[in-house]
This record gives sequence, C-alpha cells and structure tokens, in this order.
Amino acid sequence: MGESVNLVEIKGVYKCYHKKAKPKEYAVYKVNLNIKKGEILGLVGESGCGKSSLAKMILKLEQPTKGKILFNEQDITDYSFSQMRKIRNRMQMVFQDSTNAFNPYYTVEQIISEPLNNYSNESEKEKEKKIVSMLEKVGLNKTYLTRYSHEMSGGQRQRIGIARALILHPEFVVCDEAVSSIDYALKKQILNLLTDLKQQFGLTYLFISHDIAAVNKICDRVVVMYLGNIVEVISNINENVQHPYTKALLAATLFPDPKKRRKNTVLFREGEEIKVPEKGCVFQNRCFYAQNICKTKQPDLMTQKDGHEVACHLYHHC
Ligand SMILES: Nc1ncnc2c1ncn2[C@@H]1O[C@H](COP(=O)(O)OP(=O)(O)OP(=O)(O)O)[C@@H](O)[C@H]1O
Repeated sequence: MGESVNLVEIKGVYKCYHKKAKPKEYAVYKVNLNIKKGEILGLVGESGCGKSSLAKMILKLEQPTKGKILFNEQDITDYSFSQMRKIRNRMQMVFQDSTNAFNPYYTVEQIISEPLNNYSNESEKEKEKKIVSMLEKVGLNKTYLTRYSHEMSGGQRQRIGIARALILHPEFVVCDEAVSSIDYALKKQILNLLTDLKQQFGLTYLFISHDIAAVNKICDRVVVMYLGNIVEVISNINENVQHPYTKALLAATLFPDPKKRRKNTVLFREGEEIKVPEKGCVFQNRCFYAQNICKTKQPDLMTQKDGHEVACHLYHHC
C-alpha cells in the first residue's frame, strides 16, 4: 500500500515574517508533521493561524525561518530556483476563488496550457489532446476550450482550476479553501471529483479549509492549528476530539444533518486577546479549562496509541 511512506516531512519548522519585532511573532511555530503518500491531510484553524504560511513553505513559495522541509526524502529547504524547477511540476495548488486566479483575457485552453508551456515541449496538437482529456476527467468537454473564465459558473471555474493543477500529473496538491465559496450541492460534487482524481492519479492532498463538514468528508487525518501551533491531529473532527480549541471548533460547526448538531455548545472564553502568551499553552487565554500549569509550560504534542495527537496538559480531564 505504501501508506506509511512520507511524501512531505516538516521538521521543526518556524515562520516569523517580522524578525525585528519584539517579542517575536511566529506565523508558524515549531511544526513537526509528515504527510503520507496517498493521504488527504486536512488543515483547519481560524483565520490567521498559519495554514497558508505552512502550505507556502512546503511549496517553497515562502522560506522557513527555521527547520527543514523534505519532499520525497529530499531536503528542499535550501533549494535554489533552478533546483526547485525540477520538482515544481510535482507540487501544485488549487485556489479558493478561481475567478481571481485566472487571467481574464485567457481562454480555458490558454489557462490550462500555461503549466504545459512552462514544463514540456510537446506540439500544440499534443497539448490540446492532453487538455481535452483533462477537461473530460474534471467533468467538462472540449467545447470549453474557447471560453473565458467570466463565461463559466463558479463550479465550472473550480473544475478548470483543478484541471490546470493536474495537467502536469503532480504527486502533491495543496487545495487551499478549494470548496469554500461554493454552495452545498456543488461542494459535494467537487469533493467527489477531488476524491476520484486522487484515486486515478495516485495523488496526495493537503486540504486547507474552514469547513469542518468538508474536511470530515474527504480527509484521512486532520491537523488543527491555533496561533501557529499544531494543537491536535486526529482522523476526524468528531466527538473524540480532545483539545478544548478543537472542541470549540466542532461546537461552532453547523452540520447540515440536524442529528449531527451538538446540543451543548462549548465555545471560547470571550473577550480575551487573541495573541500568543509569553509562556505556557497558546490557547490558555481562551480556554475554559486552563489551570496553573497551562500558564507556565507549553504542552508537547503527545501521541496516543491510536495515532491521535494532542497538545494539552489537561485533555483527559476536559
Ligand atoms: N507575507 C506576509 N507578511 C507578513 N505577515 C504575513 C504574511 N503572510 C501571512 N502573514 C501573517 O502570518 C499569520 C498567519 O497567516 P496565514 O495567511 O498563514 O494564516 P491562515 O491560517 O492561512 O489564514 P486564512 O485562513 O485567513 O487564510 C497572520 O498573522 C498573517 O497576518
């Protein structure tokens, strides 16, 4: 199965955008994480918690302040532009709003052929054949070749974004809020499409989303981030979550199925400043369960016997 082989290894990674700020503010703090070949790894957490920063460092669009990133066992942390060029086609990204991601003056054919022009020297005819075949894989057809992005629906644009990301047959795809701006029925279609394509092409996804229901539907494992720190890694955001922050995220989720809605909502301690405390647990200010140890010692991310990881001094009491 090759399930335990890591495609991406993130080792002790920090990102600090303003190095001169005192105290230092980290967008990503001491992150250790592996993404296994063939898995769909979810990444959730509120706006500004560092999800995109982490993804950009994996794709080498941002440089870690400290730590290492390995892709297929190669340490790419200090790869130059030309070294990266050799593997750039193996990592791609699907964005939230394809409207802004596309050049409005480009036809669908031009949009999808852009990566091909950069990475292959096939004839125009061969390229067109590939593009039509990819359009069919994402549920469209060759009549779309001459359309512009404003001539399509949001769902069709999202399919074009996926086709463009997959045209070079990458191994790893970051889906950054790929289903966030579309309605429920369409979301289901796009999630099914992403799952089918993953099987067909043997892909590995990092699926970044605010949408807990979407993450639960598609992901094999979910990483929860809070203020740059990983606080929990679990197979699904369900009643087994332990970190008080993940519990609050779950409680705040409105599931379409009324049977799945929670009655007793546990939310955050309101009115507290959302910033990294000088010491102790990152979530202490907003946590209903914070005790003395939480104010002095930062909890490690501890692995339990089922692979569930939690960074909380008190999780077994919560
Ligand atoms: N290029 C940058 N320069 C300076 N600060 C940045 C930059 N990019 C992100 N940040 C800061 O880093 C922190 C993490 O941002 P990031 O975009 O990674 O969060 P996010 O979880 O992806 O948020 P969202 O869900 O809103 O996209 C934020 O405080 C943000 O303001």
